[in-house]
Amino acid sequence: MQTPQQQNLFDEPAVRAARILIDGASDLVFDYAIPPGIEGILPGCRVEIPLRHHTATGTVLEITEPQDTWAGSLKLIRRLIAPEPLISAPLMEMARWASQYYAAPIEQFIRCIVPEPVRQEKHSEKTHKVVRLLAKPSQEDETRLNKRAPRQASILHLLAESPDRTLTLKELGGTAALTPCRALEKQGYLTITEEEQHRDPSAGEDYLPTSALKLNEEQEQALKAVVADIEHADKKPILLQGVTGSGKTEVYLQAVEHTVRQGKSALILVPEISLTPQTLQRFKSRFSSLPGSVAILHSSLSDGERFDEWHSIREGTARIAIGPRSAVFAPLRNLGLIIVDEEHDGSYKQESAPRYQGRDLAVLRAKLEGATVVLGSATPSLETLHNARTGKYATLRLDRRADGQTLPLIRILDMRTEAKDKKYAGVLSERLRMAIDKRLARGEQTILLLNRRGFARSLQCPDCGHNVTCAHCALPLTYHITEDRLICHLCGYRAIVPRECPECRSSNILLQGFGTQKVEAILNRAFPQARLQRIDADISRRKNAVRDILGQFRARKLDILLGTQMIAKGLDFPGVTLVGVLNADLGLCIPDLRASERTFQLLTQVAGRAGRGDLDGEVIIQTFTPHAAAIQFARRHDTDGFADQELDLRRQFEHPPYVHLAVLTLRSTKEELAEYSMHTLYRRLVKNLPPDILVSEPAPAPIPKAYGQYRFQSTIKSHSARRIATCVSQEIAAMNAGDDIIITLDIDAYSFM
Ligand SMILES: Nc1ncnc2c1ncn2[C@@H]1O[C@H](COP(=O)(O)OP(=O)(O)OP(=O)(O)O)[C@@H](O)[C@H]1O
Ligand SMILES: [Zn+2]
Repeated sequence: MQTPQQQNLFDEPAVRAARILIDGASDLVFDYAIPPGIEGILPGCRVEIPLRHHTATGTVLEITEPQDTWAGSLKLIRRLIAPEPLISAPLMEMARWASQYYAAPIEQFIRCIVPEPVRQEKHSEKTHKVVRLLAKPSQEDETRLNKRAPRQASILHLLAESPDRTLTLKELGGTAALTPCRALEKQGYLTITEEEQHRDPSAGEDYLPTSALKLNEEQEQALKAVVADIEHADKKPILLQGVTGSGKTEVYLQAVEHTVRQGKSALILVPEISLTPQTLQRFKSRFSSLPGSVAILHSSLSDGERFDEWHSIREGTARIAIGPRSAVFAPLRNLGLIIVDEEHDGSYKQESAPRYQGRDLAVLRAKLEGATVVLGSATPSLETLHNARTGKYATLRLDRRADGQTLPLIRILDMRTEAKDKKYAGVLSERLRMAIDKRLARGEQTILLLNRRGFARSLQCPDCGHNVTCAHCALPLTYHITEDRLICHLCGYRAIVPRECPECRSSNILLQGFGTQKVEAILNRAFPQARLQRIDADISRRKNAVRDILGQFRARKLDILLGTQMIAKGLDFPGVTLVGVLNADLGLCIPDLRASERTFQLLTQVAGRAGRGDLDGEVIIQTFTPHAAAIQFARRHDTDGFADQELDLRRQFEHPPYVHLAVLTLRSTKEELAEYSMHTLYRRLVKNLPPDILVSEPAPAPIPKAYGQYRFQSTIKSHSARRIATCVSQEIAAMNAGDDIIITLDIDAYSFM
């Protein structure tokens, strides 16, 4: 039996249908008919639909042409939740594109665009309950409450301790606290009121407004070019290549100002926000005086804050959005400008599902929105440099520091020639020790970098600096204890572990590595009078720790800042006149085709922290491989020279940016199953993939077991990323692996671990 409505649909084939993505963990997509009563359904709209025996919610992916076969079988959409689509047409298009390019279900990208808290109606409540203490209990009452009603006593205590003696009900423990609060209200201790919510994540922070600086000649030219691109229909992505301290930020700020004054909106992407509090502060200070407020998209926002920020961006109350890679999905409308600050930074790559490169999506989004995009860096990625050199991107340059300072002098210190019997041997050279002493005596500041990114599993000779590398890929081989072999993680090449250095015959060849904690202890011994702080992954786990330490350093309450690559980013401290790199080689010894590029970027960036004030800066780089290209080009601040040489190598070895490279990883808690399945999949791929897609022989991942799962990998190369995505996903799907196997395909991979 057909319902009258379905009958109606049957009679009028012109009625349309919609393909709908159902909310929920799985990626269900179904077609539903649009009933005559519901008008104006567009892609991106949120709807209510019947699903089995209950009502579900979902997002319209597309409106489909009606077909005869549908008529009787389609269920009807129940309700349009809001008349306007939650997802704009360009964002919808971006989701579609990304889903194909990165071989990930479209729902994963839809979730990035409309995050969970935004889809939950409950966060739209604009009021909340506020509890205010009126009178403190007498000593007597307190004793009584403590005994009879300990919950009430503790609520009074919390209120008495809090600023303004006021807390929200949520802060007091949510609805569970309501009954004891009501009881206390009756006794006259407190009041409960319903108040408008202000969920401003920067509440309580103070920003001194700044005004635009007078640009120097180079900055002026760059700004002019960016503004011209904003105003012309014919656009091209722009690389803003400016040396450290050249004042790129000032160009961004004035370009954003121009955009906003034209009534458009602007998106600013920055590397991990918690590590770049200073950059954030500079944007906020300037924009506090602009029309159209700023939304900051931290990962640490509460659900309520996220809801509010999202809606204020979408409604246009906030016309400037700043955030990390995920902000590329921010629902800005009438977008005029996207800035990707430190575009080379690794944090733009999302390493969990959906895997994507935020910088690349920013370029795509700009194209779809007709917006200008500026990728800025002192050390652009080779991908971006390649695009600039082939004319796909326009290049603007700032070759001098903003107010005439010189770039710091960089000295390379060959650790092979350092005396081995010295007290701090292998960690602190005599020269660096003396340089630090000098800064301490003069009251100047020092930054020390320990690039511990590297693995202690590669082989390096301490006498000659030789790294054992793959014959086919020129990448360091990684030691695998289980097989007692050195393995190349790109091509699967295996080698026996040499007992002596193949280069100088030294038998000292060993696994390298020392960590920040050990170095901190050594430094404390070497400079007992120095005020020293360390920043690394362990420290940054504590809330606000990085911000606080950087604040102290800025206020010159610290003499030495020791840290991993976390401290190399965007810091502008005029008191720093010395930068020391403890072991420049650690980043070179990892099985990663970008090891050299990353080391060059890191050294150049951290060196650029020195001499930004009135005093000149000095940089000392300790290394066992003083002739490595990354180190030599960094010494001369020579980004172009490095790029020439490295791009040449990449071309020879057919590495990115000359090909697209994907990493295929198979994981399982059962080692044999993982290995066997990986080989089965590999054979399938070899047999079925078209000849332009190359697959490497599987090998255990450099981290062969993690979170209880064994991991096996192959790398896949092709000139078309889309072809990898399509063809390989087909084979993965056809393999029909069981639930105890997880297969991931990382297109344009950055991590080979
Ligand atoms: N036109 C200008 N006149 C004077 N000072 C300027 C000017 N432009 C920028 N500055 C100052 O120069 C310093 C360096 O600028 P900024 O931090 O923007 O450089 P950057 O190119 O972003 O550097 P990095 O890549 O190292 O982060 C800042 O203290 C900034 O205030
Ligand atoms: Zn190899």
